[in-house]
Amino acid sequence: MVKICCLGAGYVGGPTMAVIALKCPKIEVVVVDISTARISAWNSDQLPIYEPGLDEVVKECRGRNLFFSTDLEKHISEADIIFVSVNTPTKTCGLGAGKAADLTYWESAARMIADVSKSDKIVVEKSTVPVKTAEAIEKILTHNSKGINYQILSNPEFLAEGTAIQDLFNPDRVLIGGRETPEGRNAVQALKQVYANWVPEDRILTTNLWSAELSKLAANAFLAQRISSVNAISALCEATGADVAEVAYAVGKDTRIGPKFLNASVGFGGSCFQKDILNLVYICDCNGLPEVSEYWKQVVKINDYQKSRFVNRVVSSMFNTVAGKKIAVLGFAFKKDTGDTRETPAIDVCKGLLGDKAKVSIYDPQVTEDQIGRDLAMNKFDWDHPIHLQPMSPTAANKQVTVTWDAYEATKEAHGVCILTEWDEFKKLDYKKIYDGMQKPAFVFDGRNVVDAGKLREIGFIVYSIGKPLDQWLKDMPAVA
Ligand SMILES: NC(=O)c1ccc[n+]([C@@H]2O[C@H](COP(=O)([O-])OP(=O)(O)OC[C@H]3O[C@@H](n4cnc5c(N)ncnc54)[C@H](O)[C@@H]3O)[C@@H](O)[C@H]2O)c1
Ligand SMILES: O=c1ccn([C@@H]2O[C@H](COP(=O)(O)OP(=O)(O)O[C@H]3O[C@H](CO)[C@@H](O)[C@H](O)[C@H]3O)[C@@H](O)[C@H]2O)c(=O)[nH]1
Repeated sequence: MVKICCLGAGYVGGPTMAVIALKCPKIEVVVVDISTARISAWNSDQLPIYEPGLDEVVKECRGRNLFFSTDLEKHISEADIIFVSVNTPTKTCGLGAGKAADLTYWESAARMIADVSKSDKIVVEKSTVPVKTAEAIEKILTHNSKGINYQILSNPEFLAEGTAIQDLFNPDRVLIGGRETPEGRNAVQALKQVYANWVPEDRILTTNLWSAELSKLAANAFLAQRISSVNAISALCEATGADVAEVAYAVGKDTRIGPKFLNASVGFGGSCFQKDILNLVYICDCNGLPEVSEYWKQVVKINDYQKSRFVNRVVSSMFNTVAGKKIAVLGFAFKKDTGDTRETPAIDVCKGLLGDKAKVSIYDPQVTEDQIGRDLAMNKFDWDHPIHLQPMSPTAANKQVTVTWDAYEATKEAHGVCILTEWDEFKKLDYKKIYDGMQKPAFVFDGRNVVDAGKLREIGFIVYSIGKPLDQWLKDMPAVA
């Protein structure tokens, strides 16, 4: 029986391996992690991550051919194929700080593989890594090889959170990069056979190692670039009276452009886009390509601009001050259907409002008070380290912030409501009830264009929707930083 071991039981390692186990009953899959708490959670009824459909898949396979363990040495040494799906955060100090990928966890995983392996291994890069990482990993493994043959493959993951299981069941493509040698080609075939259990052959692409590594960074850069493009246009829409939804629809109807990923928003978040673009920027710099680097940097700059533009709009429309005013924040996760808050725009928006001395009351159906407290206290990029290695943040006790489990409680006596995640339930709230409980004038700032602004205006709200024609009130109160 083929045995797979995956290092890293996170948002990628957990769901990816669960689906491999489900689709390949003849393969034994063991997911290992240095975090005991994470592994205990994977072995419990309360999985460490929320992802629609994940519970069912794990329940079906766990104990059959899917296992979660902290015994890294045993399972690495027994495995034929080792996936590495550990954190690759942005460096916070030293060379390349603020841009380059920190490969500490990757390197320690590779050293562990070199130390404990007794037989030939295929080592698969699942983490998103800088192009040419496979070469570095090869060096670590072969310098300690004890006669063992290692084949490194790049098999980047393209799943999106909130739809991870769907994406894994039915991927647009699976990408496998390997060395162009007979051994390299055999390794590519071995991994291809695993995916061929459920992915049609024409969707399994094989390339050289560097193309596979770079394709992952390029795909995320292209996706994020679309969002920054539509967000840049949203600012112009507000200035001119155009409606960004109409513009995006008209633009997306061009089959060369396509309709997806053109929703204007308060900004993109998530653990990947910013990190991977900064990583790309650094690689361009290192390769003497400042113009290319500058081009991609602009995608992140527009995203930061969009978040601060939103905060400025909130403050300016409330007579240029929110000091002492209660502002309700609906949604803290970086997108709907996930409890993940990594790089969520809500962090920057809340920090902006708190900077102007607002009292912020937050409701998100999936995010805990503890998590929000940590997010608002943490330094940039610290979130992307294994949880037990994150620097201890000051306690969440920020008197200006309250977290509730009820949207009506969060909005009670508030001056304004900011919608920062597109949870479906926000469309169905009783806005008349919310309006009646709020201070007047009552404002709604819709950072995701989820509410029916016309209906809310009929109730009496002053409404701001990203990229939509402005209420007279907002026109009279321009947001100037
Ligand atoms: N989250 C996503 O949607 C997504 C999608 C595609 C690719 N990626 C990439 O996949 C990688 C992992 O992302 P994630 O979201 O799963 O991160 P995560 O933080 O959820 O999980 C990483 C796990 O690796 C563990 N770990 C760290 N060092 C280890 C080691 N030496 N041995 C064993 N375990 C170790 C950590 O404890 C943690 O549980 C990153 O490179 C990320 O960029 C993420
Ligand atoms: O039209 C859009 C689409 C998305 N977003 C925002 O963009 C962010 C990222 O969304 P999404 O890409 O759906 O989620 P991720 O889980 O971050 O997935 C991205 O990052 C992963 C990690 O690398 C990749 O594997 C996926 O292919 C890629 O979509 C979120 O804040 C969304 O709200 C918008 O603002 N407008």
